Amino acid sequence: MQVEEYLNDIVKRDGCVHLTLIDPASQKPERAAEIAKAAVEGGTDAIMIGGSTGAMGQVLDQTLQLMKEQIDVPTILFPGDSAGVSAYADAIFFMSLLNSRDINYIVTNQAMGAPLVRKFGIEPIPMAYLIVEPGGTVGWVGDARLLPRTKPELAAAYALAGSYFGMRYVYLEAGSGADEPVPVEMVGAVKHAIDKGHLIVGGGIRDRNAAAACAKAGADMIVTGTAVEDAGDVRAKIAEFVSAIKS
Ligand SMILES: CC(C)=CCC/C(C)=C/CC/C(C)=C/CC/C(C)=C/COP(=O)(O)OP(=O)(O)O
Ligand SMILES: O=P(O)(O)OC[C@@H](O)CO
Ligand SMILES: [Mg+2]
Repeated sequence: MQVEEYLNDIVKRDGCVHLTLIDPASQKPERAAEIAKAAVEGGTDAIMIGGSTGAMGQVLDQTLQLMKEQIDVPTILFPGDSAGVSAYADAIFFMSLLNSRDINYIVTNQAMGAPLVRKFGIEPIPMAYLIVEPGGTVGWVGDARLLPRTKPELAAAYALAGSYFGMRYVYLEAGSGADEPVPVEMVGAVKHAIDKGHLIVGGGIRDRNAAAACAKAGADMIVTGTAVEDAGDVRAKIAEFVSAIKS
């Protein structure tokens, strides 16, 4: 429970955690390690590694190995399937895409990946993954029955079901590069529903205002990927998010 406790302690201390998502398919491992280092200097709390497209395997392992030389914050896998499991990460968001139509994303990929998680000694963090409109690439790949943006009560019902299954984290995802993040009404409704559970919000968070609005509405953790990938000055961009969400 080391990484989970680390994150939960930051929520208690600062009100909100910042997570930087790095897709190993988007750049060379050397560049990914540089981005991670700058992100940590900017104040990010942990690095998430994963993507919904592109081969993992060797590139994923190499990316993590180089990162570990540069940073001292936890690395957390954010896998698209069992190929997204690497021995070089500290933890894994062990997630089920609860609003998928495809059993592979609900439980089969997880069954194929579970023995590797045990073998490598990676810390699993049980998580309900919920995809909201517009959903982006991951919504399509995961064959999600996208949660309508105007129906916070549906998102809350799925989150509650996840918490009754024992999932301690819920991730509300609008899709990488979404025009708008998850609506604040939905963030609030889900946080209210899950009580002691922790809520992660990501997708389409580009600036301090969007990040602050999610945190204020009840997000315990904010994920940014695209905005960091696109930033000229990664350290400054992360510092912008961090100062917006931490009390
Ligand atoms: C726990 C294990 C072993 C597997 C979980 C398998 C599940 C539930 C996957 C969910 C759906 C999925 C394809 C997730 C991929 C990880 C992710 C969300 C990456 C970010 O996706 P985007 O950034 O939208 O897509 P790109 O990578 O194309 O940018
Ligand atoms: O790339 P962005 O839009 O920051 O989205 C991050 C994450 O929620 C995608 O899984
Ligand atoms: Mg991406």
